[in-house]
Amino acid sequence: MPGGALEIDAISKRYGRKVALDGVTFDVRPGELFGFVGSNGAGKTTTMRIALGVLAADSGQVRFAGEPVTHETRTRIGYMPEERGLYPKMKVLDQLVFLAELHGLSTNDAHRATELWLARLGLGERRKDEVQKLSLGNQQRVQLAAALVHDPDVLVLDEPFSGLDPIAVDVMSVVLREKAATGVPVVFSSHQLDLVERLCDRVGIIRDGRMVAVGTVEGLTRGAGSRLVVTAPAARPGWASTVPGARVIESSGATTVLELASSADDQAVLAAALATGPVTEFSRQRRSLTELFRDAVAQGGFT
Ligand SMILES: Nc1ncnc2c1ncn2[C@@H]1O[C@H](COP(=O)(O)OP(=O)(O)OP(=O)(O)O)[C@@H](O)[C@H]1O
Repeated sequence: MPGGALEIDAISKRYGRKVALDGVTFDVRPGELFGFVGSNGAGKTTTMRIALGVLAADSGQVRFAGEPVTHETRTRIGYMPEERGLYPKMKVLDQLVFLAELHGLSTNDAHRATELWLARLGLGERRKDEVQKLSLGNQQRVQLAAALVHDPDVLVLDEPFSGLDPIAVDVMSVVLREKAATGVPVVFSSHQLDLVERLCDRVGIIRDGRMVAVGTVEGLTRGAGSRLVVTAPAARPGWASTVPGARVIESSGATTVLELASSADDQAVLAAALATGPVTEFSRQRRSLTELFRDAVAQGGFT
């Protein structure tokens, strides 16, 4: 079944009276790295557990390649749970072989795949160690290997980057990118927004159990007003106040950052700046995912 999209379609879930998810909808396309972000308790883990089928939704459907995810097809999903479900006393190698066999690989294939991932993730020397004796970062690498060892068609990872050192972050990033490049949809949750922005093709922002934004960071930014950075060394404070629709949001030395209403004309800003003397910088500033996230969480989304 490789090559399909993972579709989360109008999923709702309550825990008692608490509405954890309210009609969550998004898709992760083949070959795409999708970042799933939201505040603590927003509903990321609940969504991912439902996507995997370890938790039942009250309503809505999860599909892969157009088909509802069933008990059988669920073995084709590689999952990295937030609670890190390894057996602490089991040796790394035995653990991975066991998990691969559990997902239907023959003993030979399970050993082959395990050796491959141990080498790939720099865990070769640790193969005979008990999982509990590894550092947290290395345990996390084993978790990643566990999610990948059966060569899944979909990858769902709950905060795979948390607690990793920068080298391990790089290894994880490369592996996820490579996996996506083979046509697999990859979705992961994270609170490291700079990393999500750098790595992901698209992002989804969830707030209080509802999706408030889904798209590329660039696409989401476009709808959120634009900013200009202008450096005019001879300008006096207040030079931009006459331009309709422009608002100064930051001023430092000769540099001013302006927010433009959608009706505002950037050329009018340039003309006003040039009227003060030379202009040494005039550029659009892209808003970061962190800023988008703050807006989405504070206002319940942007349109
Ligand atoms: N087993 C449960 N019983 C009752 N409420 C739960 C249960 N699991 C989650 N919740 C509640 O559902 C909501 C969503 O939780 P979830 O763990 O999905 O959030 P999250 O986005 O993964 O958070 P975090 O970033 O902190 O991991 C929260 O309000 C949480 O308290």
